[in-house]
Amino acid sequence: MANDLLITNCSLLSEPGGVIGHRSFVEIGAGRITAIGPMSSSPEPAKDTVIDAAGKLLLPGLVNAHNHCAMTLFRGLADDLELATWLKEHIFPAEAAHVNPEMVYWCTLLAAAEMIRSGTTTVADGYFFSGQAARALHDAGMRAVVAHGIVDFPAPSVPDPSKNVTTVAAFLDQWLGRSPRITPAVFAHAPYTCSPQTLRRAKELADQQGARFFIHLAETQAEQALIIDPQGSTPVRHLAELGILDENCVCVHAVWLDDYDLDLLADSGAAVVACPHSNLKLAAGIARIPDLLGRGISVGIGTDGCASNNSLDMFREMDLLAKIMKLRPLDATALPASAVLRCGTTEGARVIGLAEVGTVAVGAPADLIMLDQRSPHLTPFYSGDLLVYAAAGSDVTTTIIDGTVVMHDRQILSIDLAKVYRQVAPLSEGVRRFAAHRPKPAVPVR
Ligand SMILES: CSC[C@H]1O[C@@H](n2cnc3c(O)ncnc32)[C@H](O)[C@@H]1O
Ligand SMILES: [Zn+2]
Repeated sequence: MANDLLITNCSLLSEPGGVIGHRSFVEIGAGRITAIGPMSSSPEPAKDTVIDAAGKLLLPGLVNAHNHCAMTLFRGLADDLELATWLKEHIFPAEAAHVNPEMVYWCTLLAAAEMIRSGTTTVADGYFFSGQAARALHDAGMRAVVAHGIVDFPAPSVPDPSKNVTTVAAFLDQWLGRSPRITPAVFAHAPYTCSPQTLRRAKELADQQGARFFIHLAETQAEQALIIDPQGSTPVRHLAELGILDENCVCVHAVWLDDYDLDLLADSGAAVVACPHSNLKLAAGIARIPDLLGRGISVGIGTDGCASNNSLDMFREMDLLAKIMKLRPLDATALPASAVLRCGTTEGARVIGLAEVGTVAVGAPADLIMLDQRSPHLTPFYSGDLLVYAAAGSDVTTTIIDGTVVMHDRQILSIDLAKVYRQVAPLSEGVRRFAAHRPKPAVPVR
């Protein structure tokens, strides 16, 4: 049988923390990995489908388990602010003025370009006008879980909040089964922007349709006070009491958890996405990732939107997560690099409901990246730990998704980037004018 693509002479890291196989081949057919082995047993290739990967390390594409892709338009718009000010005084007003279908399409494509260039092959997006986000990620050749946002106030795509859940139901109907790479899902923004009734309805919809349910949860200490609950419940207890916390529920952030919350999460089978850069930049806090993993809770890693990060480079995210977890316990073993690499690949994929993704194995989807090992900062290369502590998105030379080469020699093949820049330029001019004419919120002088 002719192979669609043959990668030869690569160094191969198939498992995080595993050994690196030198001079290996990977054969791909119909979007999946069909064979892996040493070069001595490499099949005869069809001539035009060979990538000679000598000097390259091949590993699974990274999984960004939480992003708001279209927020590329708002990168750098509101820095050095804590979450509530950032969101209410800057981001929500900017979104009300500038989020529209065209903006979501082009700014999501811009995010896709940044992700492909930094080795992310799968993303979980959560935003508005999600049909446009799904179209952009599909056009970019990415694999994605695209979750439509729900809030109980007029949102850019749903001016009448009483239609928030039905709008998402229509989005699910449109996208379920439409593209093999795009999986639609539901994103209830947070317990402080969605009433208990909305949360229940959104979760019911997700469960009925077999779609993943995402929610920002326990992000800041202040969130607890925002949830109207006479019992003084925590955000996690709030979801548990509503019957929402289960194996279909993905809690994004989950920073402020007490031990009982950890037990509830573990018993429920719910999953967590850690967003360390966003949590530090918005002064939200430091999540308890080793405690979550210790209780068997699945943890993925997300950049969050790049207005709160401000990068979509998952290598940077993994590096920070591994290091920041060592800080509070003053324990260098608190979260080893190999565990972080798992969270950025296989575990992240499992968290967002794509269990087959994130591994280099025969039969798995062919979502692969290659890094140039002939770089001073990656020499010598003793173990995969270097991917967490030394590698950067800019080391990625080739990105393959679903068996298709979407970037080679750092040239993106699936996106007309010049066109994206042309389309985004007037949108960003609008944001620049908007920011210039808004009264500046007072910044405390120290
Ligand atoms: C329905 S999700 C889209 C919605 O979420 C906002 N958002 C982005 N990052 C965060 C965050 O860290 N916490 C809470 N809300 C966030 C985004 O601006 C959209 O309005
Ligand atoms: Zn978010």
